[in-house]
Amino acid sequence: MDAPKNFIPEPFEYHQELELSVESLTNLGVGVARQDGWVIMIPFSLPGEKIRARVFRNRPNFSEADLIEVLEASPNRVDPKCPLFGSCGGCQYQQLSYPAQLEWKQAQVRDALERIGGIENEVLMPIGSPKEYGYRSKITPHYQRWRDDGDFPIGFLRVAQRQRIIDVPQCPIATPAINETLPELRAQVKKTPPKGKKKKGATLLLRETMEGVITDAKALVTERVGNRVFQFKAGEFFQNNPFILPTFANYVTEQASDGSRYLIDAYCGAGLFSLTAADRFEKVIGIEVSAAAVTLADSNAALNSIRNAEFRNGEAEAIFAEVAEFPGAETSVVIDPPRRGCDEAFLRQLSDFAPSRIVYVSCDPSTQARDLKILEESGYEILEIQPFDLFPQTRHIENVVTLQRQ
Ligand SMILES: C[S@@+](CC[C@H](N)C(=O)[O-])C[C@H]1O[C@@H](n2cnc3c(N)ncnc32)[C@H](O)[C@@H]1O
Repeated sequence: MDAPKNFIPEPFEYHQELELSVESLTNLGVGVARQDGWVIMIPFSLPGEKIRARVFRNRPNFSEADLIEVLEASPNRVDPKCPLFGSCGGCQYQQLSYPAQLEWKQAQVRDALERIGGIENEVLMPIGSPKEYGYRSKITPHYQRWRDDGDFPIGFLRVAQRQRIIDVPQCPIATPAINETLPELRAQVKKTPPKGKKKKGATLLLRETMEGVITDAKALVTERVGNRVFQFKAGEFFQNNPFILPTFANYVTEQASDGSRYLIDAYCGAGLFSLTAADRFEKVIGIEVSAAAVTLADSNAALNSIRNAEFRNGEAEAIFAEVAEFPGAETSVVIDPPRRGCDEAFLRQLSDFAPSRIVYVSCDPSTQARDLKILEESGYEILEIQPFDLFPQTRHIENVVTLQRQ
């Protein structure tokens, strides 16, 4: 086969076949092998395996190859449950046994913290999800272009071809109730596109809640977490593995409870951590940039008869001007920012405020590592690093780091 026009011919020829020993797994779930020191990335191969692979791209400092044959399989290799595994971009780890997934996620968190933040503290074994499949309470399949004949894919992005959608009739990591509703919703959308969503495509929503499986992103829905109930908009952020959520929220509460009288919950969403932890503190203040989420956090406090929690609408850093009554030394701060991590202004003001404890919850250990380095330099010491596997079968990991002011 002819090489694509932009193919770099060094160090391998196009479609050259190689026999390789896979050494490790990147945080994108890709197997890594070396030949004469040169790195080759092979998706779907596992550490410890001998494989045959075919090169499809040489990059300036590594090559990429397709897995052709597993010559000696890893003892951790298992059969993926989803027939679309390998084509659908949603899951990266279905071919790896669950205990091995947890071990690799631990190694990846350790690597990100060390490489980016220079952090060498012990990383605990991730706490696993009680359900390895059927756990996701929210999925958002999409389509790119609606057609009269109904012949178009509705699903997720394909592996490697990020712009193409693969048709997903069932998603085994989603809850059984979502999988029951999915065929109906797909049939309905194929018959009639959502208003104005014919040409440009659309993202659909299925969220399992106490009200059942909801497909209207604007609907107000309810979810129970431990002994609390939360209402939020079906389409907005709320952690979507309800099976591990009580353990996760309780862990954050325990870590924040160092005897401090006050709690600040920055990036608080609909109040998950504030309201779970409220019993442990005299007063709790949450801050959140989405006005709609703040309104819900207020009503969630009322719904749970919690009277010592208040919520403010604004950028996280604005909170420090408003908590004059909280002495830093008697305050714990929980932070749970989006993937990009915290702004520098926030981190600067956080360390000036000097809370006694910080519990940093993150869905991206790389940006977290960058921020932790800044916190360490401003006088904080890491007490514990505990990842939680909210997303089995995928490359994602949630990491909780507890810091104490020295
Ligand atoms: C990962 S979510 C965490 C929500 C909540 N802690 C929970 O677990 O449900 C991040 C939240 O940060 C909010 N956010 C993003 N940028 C922000 C900023 N600069 N200041 C305050 N909140 C922000 C988002 O609206 C979102 O609700």
